[in-house]
Amino acid sequence: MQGKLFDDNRQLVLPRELMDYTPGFLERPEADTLLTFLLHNVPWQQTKVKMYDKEVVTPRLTAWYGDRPLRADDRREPIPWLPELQMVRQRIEAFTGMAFQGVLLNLYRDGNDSVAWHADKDTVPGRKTEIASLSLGAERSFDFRRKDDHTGRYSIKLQHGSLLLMKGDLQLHWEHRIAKSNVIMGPRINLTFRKVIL
Ligand SMILES: O=C(O)CCC(=O)C(=O)O
Ligand SMILES: [Fe+2]
Repeated sequence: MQGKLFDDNRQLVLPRELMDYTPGFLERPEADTLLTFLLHNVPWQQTKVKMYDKEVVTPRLTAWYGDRPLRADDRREPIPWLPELQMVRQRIEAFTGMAFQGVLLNLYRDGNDSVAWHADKDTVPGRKTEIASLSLGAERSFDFRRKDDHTGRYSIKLQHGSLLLMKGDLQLHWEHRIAKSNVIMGPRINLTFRKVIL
């Protein structure tokens, strides 16, 4: 990464070539309505992933809506788009000028749900993956660090109704996570709009 991550007041400055954060992308009433709707109308599933030799269940619930499978190695059938998700997709496409073919939904039921350090893989090698990530519900910390240097770790809070656009070399050189939290909190839904290239 070029440039500094902190300004003179030690405030974190997001590297704009990697991340764009827009608080209040959805206004509060809209975000509230969408959160309630998705909590009750999405067929949430807890999937299994292979870790070393063991199968473990993911510590959150997910659902994949889209035109095609998420990745060649993901056997999950896409769920046909809901009008409510199409509407958000159009808003995000108009705002970012980018096209997305699917959305992976994550439900963090409480502070005990999480996603471990990872970079998002749904890309063709050499291409820059763009992911638009809309957050609803409980505010969680989004941590990120360089793949080759784990000494520096940075964190931003993802607010209800906010949009985080991940772009550039972020998935290539950085990884991110949502850590577990001891704070008592309600559910959070995160919508990651993705490009699906086959
Ligand atoms: O919940 C989030 O904000 C991040 C989710 C994520 O990293 C992913 O779905 O790949
Ligand atoms: Fe991710």
